[in-house]
Amino acid sequence: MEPDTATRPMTSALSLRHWLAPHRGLLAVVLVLELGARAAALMQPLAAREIVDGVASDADLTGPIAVLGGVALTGLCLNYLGYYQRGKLSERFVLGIRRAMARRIIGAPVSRVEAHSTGDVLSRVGADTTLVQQTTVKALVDLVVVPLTVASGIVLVLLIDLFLGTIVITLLTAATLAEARVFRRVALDTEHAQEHVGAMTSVVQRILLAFRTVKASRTEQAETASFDRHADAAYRANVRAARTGALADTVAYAAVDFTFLVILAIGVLRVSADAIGVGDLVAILLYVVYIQEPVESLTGSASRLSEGLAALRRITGLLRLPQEAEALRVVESRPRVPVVADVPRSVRLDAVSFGYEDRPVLREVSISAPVGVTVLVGSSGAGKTTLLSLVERFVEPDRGRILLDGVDIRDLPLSELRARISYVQQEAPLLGATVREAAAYGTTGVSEQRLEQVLESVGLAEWVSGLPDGLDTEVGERGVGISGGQRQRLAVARALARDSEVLLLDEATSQLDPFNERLLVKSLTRQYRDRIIIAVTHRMQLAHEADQVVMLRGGAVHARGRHDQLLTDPAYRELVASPEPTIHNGQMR
Ligand SMILES: Nc1ncnc2c1ncn2[C@@H]1O[C@H](COP(=O)(O)OP(=O)(O)OP(=O)(O)O)[C@@H](O)[C@H]1O
Repeated sequence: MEPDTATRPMTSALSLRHWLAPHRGLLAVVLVLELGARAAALMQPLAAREIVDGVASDADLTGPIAVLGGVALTGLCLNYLGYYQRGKLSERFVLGIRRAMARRIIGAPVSRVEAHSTGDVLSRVGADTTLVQQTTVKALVDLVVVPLTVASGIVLVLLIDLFLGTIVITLLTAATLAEARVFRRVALDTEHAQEHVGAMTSVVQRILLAFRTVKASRTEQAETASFDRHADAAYRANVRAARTGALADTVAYAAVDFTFLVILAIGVLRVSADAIGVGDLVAILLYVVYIQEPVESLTGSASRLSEGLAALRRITGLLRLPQEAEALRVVESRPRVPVVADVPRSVRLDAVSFGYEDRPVLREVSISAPVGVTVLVGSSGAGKTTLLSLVERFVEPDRGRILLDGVDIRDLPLSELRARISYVQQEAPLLGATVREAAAYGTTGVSEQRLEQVLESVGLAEWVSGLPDGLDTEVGERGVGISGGQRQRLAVARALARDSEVLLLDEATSQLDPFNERLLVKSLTRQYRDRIIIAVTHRMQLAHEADQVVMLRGGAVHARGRHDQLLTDPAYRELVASPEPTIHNGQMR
């Protein structure tokens, strides 16, 4: 996901333009307000000069004092408005990026997203977008406003005294060039630090996912050390960035202090030689101070912009994830292919071959799963989950085709295909805070009665009725505890609530005890007789309930038929005799 190094500067500049484009209007408002505030500030030395000269010539000071007050007040108002609008622009800018990231990640193919570390993705969505929000817009506005302010200030100084003006330009230019040399270094160190923050987040995510295993394996120290390694590296890179930033800041301060003293010394000589008035010298010194703050903020802005662009580059890496529709060459607007009337309903794989990259997994697999229960068995790594992924079009076959009710699934809009299939993934994650949300996830407008019915089908009705708030009880992280088996039943209930033609269950009942697993499958086969159910399992007891058992071996169909028919096959018998052990309540079965 890392962007190509050669295209980095181009990419960030282009993406900055791209993300700012929708907010051009607000950006213009911010620039006008900030330029106005700076212009008001630049008027103040001129008003001060009038006052100083007025004191020397005993003139009436009411007018100049009123002008100075008015200019200062206007500057304050413009500053307030500019600050507020700039904050709003920053938020809108980052909101656009965050929304695009969410869509890009969710729209990406399963295989591409699963290939990346969750921690790294989280860090890009969280920490990197926050960094972009805090740095980029302010820095960008400064980079436009400050040079204009500084240039105007210098022109005004030149108009007051060409000689002193030339000295101010020379000294400030030398200082700015010196600072520019350190900007790049700060950006590189910050980018480096962000990468380590990503890796650190990945470690935390891994620990949280396997918290019990970490404790039970007594790997707390090793995990802490791994976390520390990345945290320390991020610390070192940020400290390096702070050191370089401090150097840039000091150079900026020193340059202005030095300029002030040089102008004061030479200015006094010019006043005594009557080349300029006292009011002129006061105005020029005020300009040196007024230019000082923008020049300093320019230093900060350049390094902040580099930090923001570094974060934007990491974000761009994520935004380059291909989209499922492109990757699978899906045409959503394709007209619906009519189901051939006399073709019996089925999911059919026709000589399907598939491999991850160049590693073959399935070879010439031909299966037909009609209405009823088809159980897929086979040893670990035989390709059972992959087969379900092909039916869902999470991946595409290298060769062969898959037909749903006689229609090639590539001819169906992806959204229609997935609406007709319900899928329970191996981990059966809990999706939603309450039982109701978890069971209704992905289904709109499901009635209370229907929810109760599906919960009954999976044997959860009694459990739910005993919960303090029934269907609205919070479960999981923020609510009542839920066992692995209950979580799986809830996932199956969710799939049933969708009321689709095909039900794909990937070891969706593995955490139930064999008795309850058989009960559940019996209940499903009884109540959902008109559905195509394909269930992957390691529990051979399930095979008894199946209308058809398909045994995969070495990526090919080894045997197919009813359980009792397959018992004549030695490899199948071996599988039945030595199913993979499952642990239940601490006992191996
Ligand atoms: N995303 C992936 N990238 C590369 N290889 C993969 C990927 N997913 C699975 N594989 C490989 O493909 C093969 C088949 O995996 P699959 O998960 O389909 O097997 P399975 O029969 O479901 O195994 P199990 O019973 O252990 O769940 C395995 O060798 C696995 O390592």
